[in-house]
Amino acid sequence: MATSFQPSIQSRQHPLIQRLASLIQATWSEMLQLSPYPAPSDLGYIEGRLEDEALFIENFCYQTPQFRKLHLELAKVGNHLDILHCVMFPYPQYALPMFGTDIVCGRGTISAAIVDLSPMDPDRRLPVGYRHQLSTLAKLTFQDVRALPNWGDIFSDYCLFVKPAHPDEETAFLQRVGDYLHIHCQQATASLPETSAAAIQEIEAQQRYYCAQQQKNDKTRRVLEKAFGPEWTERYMSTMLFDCVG
Ligand SMILES: C=CC1=C(C)C(=O)N/C1=C\C1=NC(=C\c2[nH]c(/C=C3\NC(=O)C(CC)=C3C)c(C)c2CCC(=O)O)/C(CCC(=O)O)=C1C
Repeated sequence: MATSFQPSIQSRQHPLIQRLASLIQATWSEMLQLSPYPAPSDLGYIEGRLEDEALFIENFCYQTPQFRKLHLELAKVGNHLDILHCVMFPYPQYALPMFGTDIVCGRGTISAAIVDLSPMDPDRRLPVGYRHQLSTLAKLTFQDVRALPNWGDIFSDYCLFVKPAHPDEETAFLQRVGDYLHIHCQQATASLPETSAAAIQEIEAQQRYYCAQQQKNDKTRRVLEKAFGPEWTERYMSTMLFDCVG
C-alpha cells in the first residue's frame, strides 16, 4: 500500500485528475487526523495487461477517528484511459454521508466527472447541517449534464455528474468537489458517534446498499475484467473499491 502522496501515476494523468488528487490529499491532510490503513499489501500498486496495453493502479488508503477508510485510487490504461476514484467510508457509528467522486478521461477528454455526498439516512436525505451549508453554494451551470444510470438511486439531489465542455468547466467541477470535501470534513470532525444499536445497524444497512449499487457499475467492472479477469475483479470491487462493513 502506498503510504505517501507521491503517486508515480499522477504525473502522467490528465491535468484535472492531477489537480483533484492534489486537492483531495491537501484537504485530508489539513482537516483530518490521518493514520495508515491496513489494506491487503498486494493491492497497493497493481499492474495488469488490458488486451495489449498495461493497466496501472495505485491505491492510497488512510483512516481517521470518523472514517474507517479513505480511499484515493489513480488508474491508467495504456496511454488512453486515465481514472481518479475516491470514496470516504464513515464508521457506521457516525451518521455521515458517503463522499464519492470519479473522473474518467479517454484519449485526453474527460467523459465523466461525478461527485456526490450520498445520504445514509433511510429517507435518503442529507443531515440538515449538510443541506444548510450546501444551499449556500453558488449554482453552477454546465453545458453537458449527464443522466445517472439506474443503479445511481444512491446519489443525492446535490450530485454533480457532467462531461466538462472546456477548461473553465473542469475548474468549476474541481472547485465544487473541494466545496463538498471541505463541508464533509468540517461536519465529520464536528460529529459525535451514535450510541443506539438500532441507528448504527440502519447506517450499516445503508452503507451496504451503497456498496451493492456501486458494484453494479458494469463500466468499471468491464475495464477491470479485461485486465485482471472476472474473479480478481469481483474480489477487487468487493474488498477494495466498495467493501461494505460486515
Ligand atoms: C461517486 C460516484 C462513483 C464512484 C465512487 C465510482 O467508482 N464510480 C462512480 C460513478 C460513475 N462512474 C461511471 C462511469 C465509468 N467508470 C469507469 C471506470 C472506472 N471508474 C472507477 O472508479 C474505476 C476504478 C479505478 C474504473 C475502472 C468508466 C470506464 C466509466 C465510463 C465513463 C463514461 O461513461 O464516460 C458512471 C457512469 C455510468 C453509466 O453511465 O452507466 C458513474 C455514475
